Amino acid sequence: MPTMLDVAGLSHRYGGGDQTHTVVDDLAFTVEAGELACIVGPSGCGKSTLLRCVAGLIKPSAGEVRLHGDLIDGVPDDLAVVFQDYSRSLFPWLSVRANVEFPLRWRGLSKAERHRRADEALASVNLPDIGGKYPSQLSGGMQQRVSIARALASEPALLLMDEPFASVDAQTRFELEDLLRRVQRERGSTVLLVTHDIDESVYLSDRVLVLSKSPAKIVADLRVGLPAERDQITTRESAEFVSLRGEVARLLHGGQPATDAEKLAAADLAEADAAEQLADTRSKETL
Ligand SMILES: Nc1ncnc2c1ncn2[C@@H]1O[C@H](COP(=O)(O)OP(=O)(O)OP(=O)(O)O)[C@@H](O)[C@H]1O
Repeated sequence: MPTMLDVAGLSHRYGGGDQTHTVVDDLAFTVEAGELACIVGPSGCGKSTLLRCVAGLIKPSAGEVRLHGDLIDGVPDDLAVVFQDYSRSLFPWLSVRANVEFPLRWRGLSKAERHRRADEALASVNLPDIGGKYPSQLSGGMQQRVSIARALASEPALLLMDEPFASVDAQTRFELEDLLRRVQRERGSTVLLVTHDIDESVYLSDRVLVLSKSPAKIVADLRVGLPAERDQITTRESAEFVSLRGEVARLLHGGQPATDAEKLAAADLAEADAAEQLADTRSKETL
């Protein structure tokens, strides 16, 4: 797969003089085309700052970001961002369809093409019939789906997501995670998603980049070998998921990456635990 995103030597400092505060420190990583990568890190470590540098919303103090080889200097046309706070990302005075079409206005597309793309994006997030409604008439989860549809409608080369499911209830969060995985696979999208939720990072992604406490550095780049078809119950119970989740948690608490022998031992333990739980559930069912 070709490289879609290339981040090299990226550092960012806020303030100046005595007040200088280094938030992101010499980060380097790539994301391949069609990959869904999650960045997970402790609260306040600099995740949003990193994402804003990648989006071209702020200029990094050092280093560079390239999108399909082009240096990012300002927000590129073929990049979309979904933020946590859906209530502030949608325009309340515009209908849902007009919100989704909004970024397409500067693309030189005909009105018919804008309509077609908006309807297709709304259908792909399971909201085919609400184009005429207004954001205030929708639940929080539906509003966030509209934000995702708006990002998809522009067919971005890279979709950035900053804690996109942090403001919805747990059940909606699971639904949105599954929706994101389905849409990402159907469209072959490249996604970089920031979260502080360890389970979410493992469940969603092909790769998890683990950041240290501030100033953020990459402490591990883990490949997630879970099957492409995932579901919220069996995947989260699987030995591999439990082992990866443990590995990310350990790294976030300052541990070193596990050796292969430690990973195997952890997977065996997790598998034994899962088998025990299953046997326990079955014995309760037969009582
Ligand atoms: N515009 C700014 N000016 C000065 N300091 C800032 C600015 N934005 C963020 N910071 C500081 O940079 C640090 C990292 O903030 P950032 O929002 O990037 O972290 P985060 O990992 O996304 O946090 P959280 O997990 O709480 O969302 C924090 O100490 C924050 O106070």
